[in-house]
Amino acid sequence: MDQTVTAPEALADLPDPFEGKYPIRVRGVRNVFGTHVIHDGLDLDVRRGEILGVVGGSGTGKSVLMRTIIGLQIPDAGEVDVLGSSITDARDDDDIDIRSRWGVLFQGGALFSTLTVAENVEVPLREFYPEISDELRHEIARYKVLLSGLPAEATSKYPAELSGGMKKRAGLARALALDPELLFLDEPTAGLDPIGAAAFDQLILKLQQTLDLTVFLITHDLDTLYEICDRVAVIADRKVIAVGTIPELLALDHPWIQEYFNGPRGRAAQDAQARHDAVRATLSDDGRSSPDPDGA
Ligand SMILES: Nc1ncnc2c1ncn2[C@@H]1O[C@H](COP(=O)(O)OP(=O)(O)OP(=O)(O)O)[C@@H](O)[C@H]1O
Repeated sequence: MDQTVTAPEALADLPDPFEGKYPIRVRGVRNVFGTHVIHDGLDLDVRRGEILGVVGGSGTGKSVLMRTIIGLQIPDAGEVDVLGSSITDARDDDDIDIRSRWGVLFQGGALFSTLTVAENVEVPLREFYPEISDELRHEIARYKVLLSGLPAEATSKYPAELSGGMKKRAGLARALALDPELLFLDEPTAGLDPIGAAAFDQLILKLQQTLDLTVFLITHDLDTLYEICDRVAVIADRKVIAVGTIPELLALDHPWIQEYFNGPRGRAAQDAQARHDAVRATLSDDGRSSPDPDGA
C-alpha cells in the first residue's frame, strides 16, 4: 500500500519523505469529556503547502482536533507540534508568536456582532501589532477584505447586514489579517448555496496558491474535497484511520470510507468531478483557459 494511506500506528516505522516539512504534527492525542472518549491515540501529519480535508461522521471530533492543534483544547495525553513549537507543552513566551502565524475561520464566522467588518479584521492586528498606526491598520484591514472577495463597501457593514456567504468571507478576511502560514477552516461552505460554495472553494484554492498557505479544512462537502483538497484525513474510531488522496482512500475497504465516498452523494460528487475535468480538458485542448466559478 502507498505509505501516504496508512494506519497511523504504522507511521513511525515508515521512511518519511516529508521529514521536516510538516508544519503540523499530532502524536498520540487523547481527548476525553467526562466519560466520553473523543480521541485516543490520534496521529496526524499535515504537509507544508497542502490543502488537507478532514472528514468524519458528526461528533467524531473534527472541531475538537482543530481546537487541540491551535491550543484551545488541552488534550489529556499526546503531543502537538505546530511550526516546530510544542503546543501541548507548558505555555511560554513563544506561544504568542505561534498564534500570530495561523488564521482560523470558525464555524459560522464567529464575527463580533458589534464591530464592523473592518473592525473585526482589525482585532488580531490590534492584539499582535499594537504599535502600528491607525491609518496602516485600516489600510491592511481594507486590503484583506478585498482579498477575501468582498466589495470595499463591506468594510463598514455590521455582520447582521451581511449574507451568509459574505459573513464567511469576512471571517476569512480576519483569518488572513496577520499574513498567516497556516489556515484553519471549520466547515467553510456549510450553509452556502452550491454556487456560493463553489466560489468559496475557488477562493480558498486561489489564496492557498497565491499566499503559499497550508490549509487544514474540516468539511462535510464532497464537492470541496474533490475540487480543492490535495489529501483527505478520515477520523473514525477515535483516530485518524487513513490519510491520502481520494483515489487512495477509495482503495481502502473501511466501511465508513466506502459509504462516504461510494454512497449516493459520493458517487454524485465523483460524477460531477469527472464532468468538470472533461470540460477543463476540452477547454485546454482548445487553447482556452479553465472556467473560473468566481468569474475572475
Ligand atoms: N467543551 C466540550 N465539552 C464537552 N463535550 C464536548 C466539548 N466540545 C466538544 N464536545 C463533544 O465532543 C464531540 C466531538 O465534537 P466536535 O464538535 O469536535 O465534532 P465534529 O466532528 O466537529 O462534529 P460535526 O461534524 O457535527 O461538526 C461531540 O460529542 C461534542 O459534544
